[in-house]
Amino acid sequence: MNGIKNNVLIDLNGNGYTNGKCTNGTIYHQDDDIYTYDTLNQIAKFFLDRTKVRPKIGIICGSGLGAIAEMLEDVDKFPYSSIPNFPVSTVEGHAGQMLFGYLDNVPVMCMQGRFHYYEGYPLAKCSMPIRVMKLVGVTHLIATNAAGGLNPSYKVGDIVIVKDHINIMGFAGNNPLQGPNDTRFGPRFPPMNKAYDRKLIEYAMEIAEEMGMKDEVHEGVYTCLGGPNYETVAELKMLKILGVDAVGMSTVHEVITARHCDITAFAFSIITNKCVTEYESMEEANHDEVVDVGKRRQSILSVLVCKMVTKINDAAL
Ligand SMILES: O=P(O)(O)O[C@H]1O[C@H](CO)[C@@H](O)[C@H]1O
Ligand code: HPA
Repeated sequence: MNGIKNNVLIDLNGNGYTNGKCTNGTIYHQDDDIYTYDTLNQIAKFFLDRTKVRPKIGIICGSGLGAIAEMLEDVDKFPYSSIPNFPVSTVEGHAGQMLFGYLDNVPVMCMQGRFHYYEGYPLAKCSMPIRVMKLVGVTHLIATNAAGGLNPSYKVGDIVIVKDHINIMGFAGNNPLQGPNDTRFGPRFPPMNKAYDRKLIEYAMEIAEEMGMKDEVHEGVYTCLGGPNYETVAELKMLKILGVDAVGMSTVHEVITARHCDITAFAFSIITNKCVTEYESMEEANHDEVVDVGKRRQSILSVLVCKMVTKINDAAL
């Protein structure tokens, strides 16, 4: 069970949170949404004190893509509710735990579940785990997500390597870097024209070719909307004109936060549904289908992530 009951936020484990306090009485979360350098450092230290794994690569599992985390070996698991000052996952398909372990002998940390704006968290809070990754020692981010396919050539189940994004929420003045800038993370005005590392995109395309999946893998432009509703026909028509290929409700704020603190970013989407751009269509997007398609494709995506981790480790670290 999860959601909100009697004004209390309930996580996937049935724990309630009110006014920053877990109702089981043992775990306390800070009352405000400001994550100072010190608070983030304390969270990083919490992990480093409890695991021997020293990751250079951070992974985020998208909706229905939790199996990526299940490939880790020699794992230390931290449910989000056990981590001081950490938000909790409230969305189906996001288990809500941080894992430290090894993928093909490469040390990684992996979020099995991410935070979305529509859950009620400000963008800076949604992406604060990226800064924790940075303080733990991560240099490379692999973010995965489920997305609607707007590019008409995409099929359900295809993979889109994100080559760029359009920060639509940013157009409306909502950005994870809003507020006072702490230069220990990065500059006030970070560039974003090379947000997605070109070399990592090339690795992913090479891997897709080796795996005989070239026809199912594309390079595309992703956008994040606030959600939680899926888009209207008119909105999708507009996004198409803007050059968007895949539509979701995540990743952009994570990548902006990663680039701000100089983490190299790579992201891919699994197309879980085709965006409905005709009023006559009988199709309607729904989250069960999103999670189902994610689950059906997660084993192949897990192999892709594993191969990416090996390539990044061999080449860059
Ligand atoms: O981006 P992820 O977390 O994979 O999830 C996607 O799937 C959900 C909608 O079905 C939204 O949360 C959207 O962002
Ligand atoms: N729109 C927005 N987010 C999504 C979609 C979609 O069609 N599919 C999965 N996440």
